[in-house]
Amino acid sequence: MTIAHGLLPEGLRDRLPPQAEAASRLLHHVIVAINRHGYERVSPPLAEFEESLLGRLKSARKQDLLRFVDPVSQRSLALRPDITGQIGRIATTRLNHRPRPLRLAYGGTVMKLRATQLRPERELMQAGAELIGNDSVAAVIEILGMAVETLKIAGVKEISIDLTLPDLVERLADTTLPIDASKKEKLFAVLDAKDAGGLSELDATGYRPLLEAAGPFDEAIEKLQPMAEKLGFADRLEALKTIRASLDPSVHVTLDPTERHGFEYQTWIGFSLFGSGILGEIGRGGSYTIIHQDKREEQAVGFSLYIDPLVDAGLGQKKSRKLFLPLGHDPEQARAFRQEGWITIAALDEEDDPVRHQCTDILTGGHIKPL
Ligand SMILES: N[C@@H](Cc1c[nH]c[nH+]1)C(=O)O
Repeated sequence: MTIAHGLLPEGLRDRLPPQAEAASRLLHHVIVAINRHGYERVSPPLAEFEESLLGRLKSARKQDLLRFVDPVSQRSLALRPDITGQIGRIATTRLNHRPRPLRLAYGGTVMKLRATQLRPERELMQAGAELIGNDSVAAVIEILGMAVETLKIAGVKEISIDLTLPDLVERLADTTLPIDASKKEKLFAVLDAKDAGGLSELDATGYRPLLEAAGPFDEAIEKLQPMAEKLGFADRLEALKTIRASLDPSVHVTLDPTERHGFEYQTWIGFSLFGSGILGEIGRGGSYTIIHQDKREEQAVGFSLYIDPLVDAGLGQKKSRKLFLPLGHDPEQARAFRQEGWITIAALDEEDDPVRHQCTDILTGGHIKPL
């Protein structure tokens, strides 16, 4: 079968002007903003041994990887679906000797095996920060505050955060709200589907207040408080309240205590980030556990921002003035203009004209003249 000229595999696309430029500008702004908080950049490779991509985080899943056999090493390699796991690997190997907390920043493309309904692309650009060696409330406040600050710098207006407690259901199922081991997976599925009826069938109506509480932050906390005190997770609600109070009051916060989708490795706290007028999530993060080679566990917290939805919303674009340089212009003078920030288009022949190149200005007699 021949492949139509220019066709790309499902979920892959070319970024064209002006979006390609906007994407690299946004990535740069995001990394610089993260850097200013003392997070040092690392750049892991696009592909690595399949087992090292899976090995460092709890619950990283093989079925989420785009894998292939490397003809050179004959080993199974995979394209990274997420950079956080690679940061975990770096933290436990090459940077294992560095004092904690370790603050690392990253940015690059990731490859998902499957697209989602909201995001049909499989190749996405991710940029983020990981704080390794600490998952305290103070660490979460630093990470979430940075995520909000960075999104504002990227031009996002009206930021919303959806907080979640990814391991709460599991913790309750193992302790104060016990459920038969054989029913556990079913319970997770029913809660993931927000199926209150399913809870009755499972004889697990004790979990219903968790579903009913989901919504705006203050109301959700109020609804959860009695249950939290009775079932021993009031400490979690206190932590959430402190985190909420640290956030810019203009940020809209909701709480969905059972949401686990997309939080496969996050532990006590997770969050999704949204921006008004932007389709889908623009970032996600939370606390998680990194496993060392000697099986020792280390706590961490971080966030990843997704650059593509920001680009699609028109962010990162900059209107530049474009200067047409006719034949015979002075190259030294042109270089000086570029240093000042001008974009120049040099004529290639007598017929070349500034309109064809959408120039805003022209150089005549050594002077810039607006068109
Ligand atoms: N990398 C995760 C988010 C995250 C970063 N650090 C912890 N969690 C994601 O994109 O879903």
